[in-house]
Amino acid sequence: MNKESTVENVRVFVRVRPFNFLEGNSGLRQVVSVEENEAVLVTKPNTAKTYKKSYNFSKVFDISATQMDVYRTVAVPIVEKLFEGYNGTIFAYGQSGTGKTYTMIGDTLKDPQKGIIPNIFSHIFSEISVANNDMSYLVTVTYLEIYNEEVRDLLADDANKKLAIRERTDVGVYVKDLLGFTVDSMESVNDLLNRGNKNRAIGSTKLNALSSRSHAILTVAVESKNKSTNTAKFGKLNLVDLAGSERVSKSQATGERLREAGKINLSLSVLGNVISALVDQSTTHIPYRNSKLTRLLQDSLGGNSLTAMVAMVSASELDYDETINTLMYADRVKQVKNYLTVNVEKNSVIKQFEVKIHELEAQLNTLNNNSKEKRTRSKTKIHDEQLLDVEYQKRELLTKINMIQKKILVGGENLVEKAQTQLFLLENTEREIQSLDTNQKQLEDALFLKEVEKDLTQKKYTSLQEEDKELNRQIEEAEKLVAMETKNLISKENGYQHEIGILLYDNKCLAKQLQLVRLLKEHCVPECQLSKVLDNVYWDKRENEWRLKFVAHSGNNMRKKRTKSKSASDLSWNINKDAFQKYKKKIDKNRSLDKF
Ligand SMILES: Nc1ncnc2c1ncn2[C@@H]1O[C@H](COP(=O)(O)OP(=O)(O)OP(=O)(O)O)[C@@H](O)[C@H]1O
Repeated sequence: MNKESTVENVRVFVRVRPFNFLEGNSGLRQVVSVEENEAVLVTKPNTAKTYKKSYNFSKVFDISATQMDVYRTVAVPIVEKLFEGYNGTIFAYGQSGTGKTYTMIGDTLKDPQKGIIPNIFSHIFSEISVANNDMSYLVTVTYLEIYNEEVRDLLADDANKKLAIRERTDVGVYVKDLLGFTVDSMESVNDLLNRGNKNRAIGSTKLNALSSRSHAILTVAVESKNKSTNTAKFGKLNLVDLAGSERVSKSQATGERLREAGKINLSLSVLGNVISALVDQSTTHIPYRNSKLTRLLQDSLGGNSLTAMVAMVSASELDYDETINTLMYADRVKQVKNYLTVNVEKNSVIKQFEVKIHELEAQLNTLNNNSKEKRTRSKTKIHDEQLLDVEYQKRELLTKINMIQKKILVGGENLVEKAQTQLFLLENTEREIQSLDTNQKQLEDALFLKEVEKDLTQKKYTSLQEEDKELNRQIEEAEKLVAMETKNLISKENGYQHEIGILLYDNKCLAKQLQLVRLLKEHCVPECQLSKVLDNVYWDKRENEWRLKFVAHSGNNMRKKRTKSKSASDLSWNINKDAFQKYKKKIDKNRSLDKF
């Protein structure tokens, strides 16, 4: 594989042939249906249980597909690549009588019935007619058949002559002595096609009254040269109408037909082996050499070629087994990979032709000069004869120059009948419109996606806004809650402070009472005097001490000493009677004042 190669799988298409007159009138059931243009569904006939098998392909053409539908999908992309310098192959495969020749050739004279091959030439000439006149082209055709494993030139005078296959490192595999014809018009193409088709081996069998008994390969080569850059490209397109596989029991072939059928089936099975080997990753040997067909199609399968296969099937229940075989075969071909590279033409034939034209023109100039000289001097008979000879040589040279020049097609030249060009230009416009439609569809899809995205963003935005609103609401609520809690807390704190105040007050009272108890204890107030003392004791707020009523301040020996802390000898006392009674009870109960 070349570094710059593009890997492309073989594109596989399926075409379902409509019922022919006999099939249509014999009450046969159709067992083949097409799903979504991409899958073939085959229903097994005569079984209690419905058994359906589905196969997927690049595209499936149902019975209503026209020749142009097939051409547009299968061939157009390949022909376009041909002009870019790529090789291509289109081959039709299938059971005998399923429409291979109809699809590849069709009726070369009736427009709607024209098959891929005549349409390809119209397409090529149309492309040239709209090309820049800086471009020159050379379109060459070869047409051969492989009949009973022998290669024959369908365009040669002796079409029965066996030709040999050769291989050269610079050109690859080729057929020795195969004639190549340049074409410059649909007329010249039709002449060649008719000549070749007439020479093709055809025989009648039960499956097809005009059954092709050979594989036919028509090769069209397009060389294009750019005058400004002086570079040339070369693309080669193989158009292969394979002989049909056949069950001898069905074709009822005998004698010559039987021998042909054997060879046809053998070469098709070699083709199958090549395909299997190409698909099987573990196989390194590809048996191309096992048949002439695979040898000649070496580049088309696993090589440098953009390849398409059209697998033909019959819709009839009678052909169920063959249809399944064809679809399985086609399914395997899908996996074959090709490696495409642009062919840059080193031995450009156009360039060689141009050199030849220059040489001939130089010879012509010399002859012209000579004849002028001779004319001025010539007065004799010999001279006249010489002049005639020169004129004859000049005419020969001119014919040669014209012949070569005619082969080279110049961009912008009208090579197809106007109607044909218009048809193809129309096709192109249709394709362009289709591609515009596709672009518009893509733009519309993209726009729709953007709208959806915008919508989503808006929704998201709205939901964000809502989320924001909700959060604000929650914050507000939380703030309210916090404010309420703070209020509660403050009121609780106030409550606590009130309680603390009460406690402090209680504590103060208790301290006072404790002081009184200590005083009573220190001064050993007897129990009988206790109520008397208690009746006359009071708390001096100013001095912050207990005092006895009616005791003079001066010399009052009960007055406490002024110390920082209250000492046990403080004798100024006042007392809350109830509180004291309460504590007295406790004193009594504990019998010890020390506990306080
Ligand atoms: N899509 C189609 N629409 C109308 N007629 C068709 C179609 N396909 C095939 N036919 C007709 O069916 C008949 C058999 O077709 P054809 O000769 O192309 O088959 P084949 O596959 O080439 O057979 P063989 O392998 O024996 O050469 C022909 O009369 C052809 O015109």
